[in-house]
This record gives sequence, C-alpha cells and structure tokens, in this order.
Amino acid sequence: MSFVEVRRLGVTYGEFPILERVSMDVAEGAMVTIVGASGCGKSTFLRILLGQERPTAGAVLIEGAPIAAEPDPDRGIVFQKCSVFPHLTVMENLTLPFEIETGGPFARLFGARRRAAREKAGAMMQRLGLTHAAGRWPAQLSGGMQQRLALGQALLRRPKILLLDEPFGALDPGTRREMQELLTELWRETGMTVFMVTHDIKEAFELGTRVLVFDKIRHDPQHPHAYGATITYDIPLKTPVPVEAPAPAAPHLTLVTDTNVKDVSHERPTRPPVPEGRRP
Ligand SMILES: Nc1ncnc2c1ncn2[C@@H]1O[C@H](COP(=O)(O)OP(=O)(O)OP(=O)(O)O)[C@@H](O)[C@H]1O
Repeated sequence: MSFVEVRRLGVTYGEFPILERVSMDVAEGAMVTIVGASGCGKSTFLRILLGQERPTAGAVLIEGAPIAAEPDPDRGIVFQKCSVFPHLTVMENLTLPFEIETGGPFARLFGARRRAAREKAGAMMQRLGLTHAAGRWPAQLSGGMQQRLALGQALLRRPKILLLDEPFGALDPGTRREMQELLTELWRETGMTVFMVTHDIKEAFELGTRVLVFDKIRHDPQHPHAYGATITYDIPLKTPVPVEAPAPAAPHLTLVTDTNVKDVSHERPTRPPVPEGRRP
C-alpha cells in the first residue's frame, strides 16, 4: 500500500473536463514536483489533495483510507501569495493554528495553552528567522519573509502532507534560492510528503524526488476543451527520505499513457499519438 494512491481521478467543471484518468502511487516522504502548461489543472489537483474539492471521478486514498471530505491538519498548503492572514501579526498568524485546533477560527487560548502555543510559535519564528518581526503585520514583511511565515504556519500542526502551489513564483532569484534551501531542510527534518507545483523546470528537477508532467494526451483541435490533462511523464529522480540511497546516474523516463506504461528511458520523448477515431 502506498502512502498516497490516486486512482483514475477525473475533474470536470460543468461540461469541461480538466483532469482525466490521473493515477499515481506516492511513497511517504517523497517530494513530488508537478509541472505543466498554465491551465492544465495542477492547482485543481492540489485542491483535491487538500480536500477542498471532490473529484468527479476516481478516488484518492491516503494511507489506504479515502481522503477526508474537507481540509484537516494532516494537510498544509502554501500558495504563491496571500497564504497568511493580513489582519494578524506574525505571532498571531503562528498561534492561530492552535486556536483553530481548540475551537474554530474565533476561539481564543488562555493560560497554559496560550503559553504553550506562543512557545511553539516562538520556536518556529526562530527557525524561520522571523523573531525580530513577531509584532509586524504581513504587509510590513518582504515577499520572502511572507512566504517563510506561510511555510511556518502550514508546518506548525505537523502535517503529513504539504501542498505547495508555486510558493516561490513571486520571489527574486536570491530569495527563491534561500527558500528552496529552507524547504529542503524542513522536508528532511520532518519527513513529510510534499507535492509542489512549479513553473520552473530547474526547480522541479533540483528539489523533487520525482517530477510529474501534466498535459493532455488526447487533443481535438476542433474542440480544444474536449479532453482533460493527465500525467504524461513520471520521472523518478532520487529515493525519498528517510531511506538514504544514491541517486540514479540518469533520470529514468516513463511515458504514461491511458492504457499502458511504456519504458522510454532509451528514446527521445515524442508527443503521444492521437488515438484512432480521435483524428480530426
Ligand atoms: N471552480 C472552478 N470552476 C470552473 N472552472 C475552474 C474552476 N477552478 C479552475 N477552473 C478552470 O480549470 C482549469 C485549470 O485550472 P488550474 O488553476 O487548476 O490550472 P493550473 O494548471 O494550476 O494553471 P496555472 O499554472 O496557470 O496556475 C482552468 O481552465 C480554470 O479556469
């Protein structure tokens, strides 16, 4: 049994299929990076993993059980922007997860529980280098600091799965590099399973233990929205933590099609053929 199993997942909005027949098995501790053209359904896939949306077809299992019908502390998420609450200070953003745990978004912590929450938030601030900014509002932070705060907030409840939707897309190259290093450190420390959407191919290959490419296998030029995207390439790169093993010398490419899985490590990747009966 894999940690995350996705079985012939499909998502349709109205009459438009966005994702179709997406299947994968993901080991615990993997860092799965996801690339694909804009609009092919990468964020939709993350929302399904979060439990924010239900799939139209297929299933997602986590540790063998169907995914919870709504977000829970086992899954944290960080978006490109606006992941933290603008009306709360850094400290308040980091104690909020514990307040929600106690009794929903309007709950307040008092006494020993408040002290414990502030201690954990303080330790996280130190880990993220934000201690000096405890009393600042998010609008008073740089983009990199805001994303560090968002990562910290997502990690405080120790999620088993961290979902990242282009988390470093709005950062300058230097800050982006720092954030990539921080993410790698936190991932190694926690052993959590990460799904990260990125438009930066280099980032996908540098950070991921496995790269997934989302694209449409079937395409009808007369009806460009007739088919959804699926996984067209599934490229394992390194063994995920905690198992320590040397990375393979060269990436082993697997071209995933609807009906078969074909080893193409010795071939140049080419566009999959249009199935019979679908030719314009
Ligand atoms: N709630 C919704 N209702 C209807 N259509 C939606 C909804 N959410 C997303 N879509 C559509 O689904 C498609 C996929 O969107 P999604 O944001 O998942 O793509 P993406 O691959 O993450 O794109 P990008 O890389 O640009 O962020 C888009 O055409 C979008 O307009």
